[in-house]
Amino acid sequence: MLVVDDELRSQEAMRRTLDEDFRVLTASSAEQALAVLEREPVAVVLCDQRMPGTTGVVFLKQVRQRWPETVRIIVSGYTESEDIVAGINEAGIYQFILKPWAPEHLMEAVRNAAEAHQLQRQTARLDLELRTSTPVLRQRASQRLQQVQQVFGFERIVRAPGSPLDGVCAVAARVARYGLSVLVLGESGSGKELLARAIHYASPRAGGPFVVENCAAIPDTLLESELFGHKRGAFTGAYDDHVGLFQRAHGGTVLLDEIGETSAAFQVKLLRVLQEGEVRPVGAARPLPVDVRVLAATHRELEQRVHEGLFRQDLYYRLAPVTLTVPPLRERVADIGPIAQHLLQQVALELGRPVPDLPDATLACLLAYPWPGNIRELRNELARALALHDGQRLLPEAFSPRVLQGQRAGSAAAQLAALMPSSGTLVQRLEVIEAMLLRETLLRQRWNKTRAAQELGLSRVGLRSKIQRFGLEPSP
Ligand SMILES: Nc1ncnc2c1ncn2[C@@H]1O[C@H](COP(=O)(O)OP(=O)(O)OP(=O)(O)O)[C@@H](O)[C@H]1O
Repeated sequence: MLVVDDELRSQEAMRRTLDEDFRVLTASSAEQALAVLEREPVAVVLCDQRMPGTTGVVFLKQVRQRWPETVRIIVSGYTESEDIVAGINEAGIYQFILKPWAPEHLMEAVRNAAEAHQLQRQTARLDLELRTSTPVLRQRASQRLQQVQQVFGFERIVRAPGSPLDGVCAVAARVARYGLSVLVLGESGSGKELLARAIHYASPRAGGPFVVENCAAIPDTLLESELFGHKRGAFTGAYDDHVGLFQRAHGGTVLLDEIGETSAAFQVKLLRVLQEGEVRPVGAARPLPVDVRVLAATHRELEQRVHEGLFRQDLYYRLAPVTLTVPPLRERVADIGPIAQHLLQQVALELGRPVPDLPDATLACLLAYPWPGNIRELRNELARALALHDGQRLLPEAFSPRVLQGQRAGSAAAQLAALMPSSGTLVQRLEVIEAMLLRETLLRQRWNKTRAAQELGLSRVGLRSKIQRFGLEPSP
């Protein structure tokens, strides 16, 4: 990774964050950065938009011309849409990250960019080999394709034997070979993109590109230009013709992530593209035919949004001939062990550390936590634990308080189920359950009555009277 920023504090903050997983080089000016690029191979360059004497876009344009495979990211405190459009058009930037950034977001964006870089190189090599005419080379290319298919295939979706994901993967593998659209539902971080990628690589389109667009990340007009392209002069800042993602994915698959967040106006345009199999770049006189398979993903209940009038029903039916739901991690507790082992190996490799043991006590702690951020959260926790603690055994203390406290809450919830009253009238039994729920919430909120009342939808006075009625008090 190469971080380019003339503001040293900001440069250092990025370096420190990325240092956890990557080898990071730094530069304070465009000249210094070009000198680094001359001598070192760089997968991803992150640069500030405002730099003395130049701009991030101008610098990244040079990078694009000379090192087209290097993935380009702008990190900026300014959000002028012209800068963003210029960044996309002229410098082909992969992502805009806004300052101030959250470390986990920065890390994730860079991880994705690194993966995109690797894929780009593989695809470029494959393309070249497939275009060459000797049978030996073509055979080698097809073997390489098989390897890529294995790397990104359903085997990569780690799970325990008998996991609910088996069924999901089986259906996905069946529908992969047809050109059907597939809608993937599931909470954030649960593995929707991983599943979509596996569908692409198990499909006859595997030799073509797989591109992902996060529809929630950019404003509507830019989304249209990003997906369908635009003609020079179509709007302020459109200095050049821009080839949209749909065209770039010709022969392959587009994953529209966070489709539930798109506006009504954009939904109309997308529907037209899907119905007609052609895209009209913004400002273009004529549409262009495209051959892509569209997969969509969302953490929303999309059908519910259709009922609420927030998502077009006709588009929903187009996108969802097949719907697959990736269950949250807490509903497939048996997967936590194998996934944690797998991620631990990955993270250890990235950090250049030996893979530590995961003792039973630590595993029990991971099993008891509900993982609201799913596998992404699990990965971050493991990375953090590994980075902050040495030693051959990863002990429970290595995890953040959130996980450890959540774990107590988790076991309290399990106790709750075990203690369910089995006799008495309905009112009496409900009272016992109510008392247990109150106690569990208060414990988890460390007897902070304001927060507990808020969580339970009670007033503070209401909560206090219930505490009195049930004789609840903190244990010594
Ligand atoms: N079963 C799994 N085995 C191994 N790694 C997994 C698994 N599921 C998810 N991951 C990893 O967890 C991270 C999050 O997964 P992914 O990006 O596919 O989730 P998502 O549901 O698409 O998230 P979002 O809705 O936020 O886009 C990725 O690094 C992915 O490789």
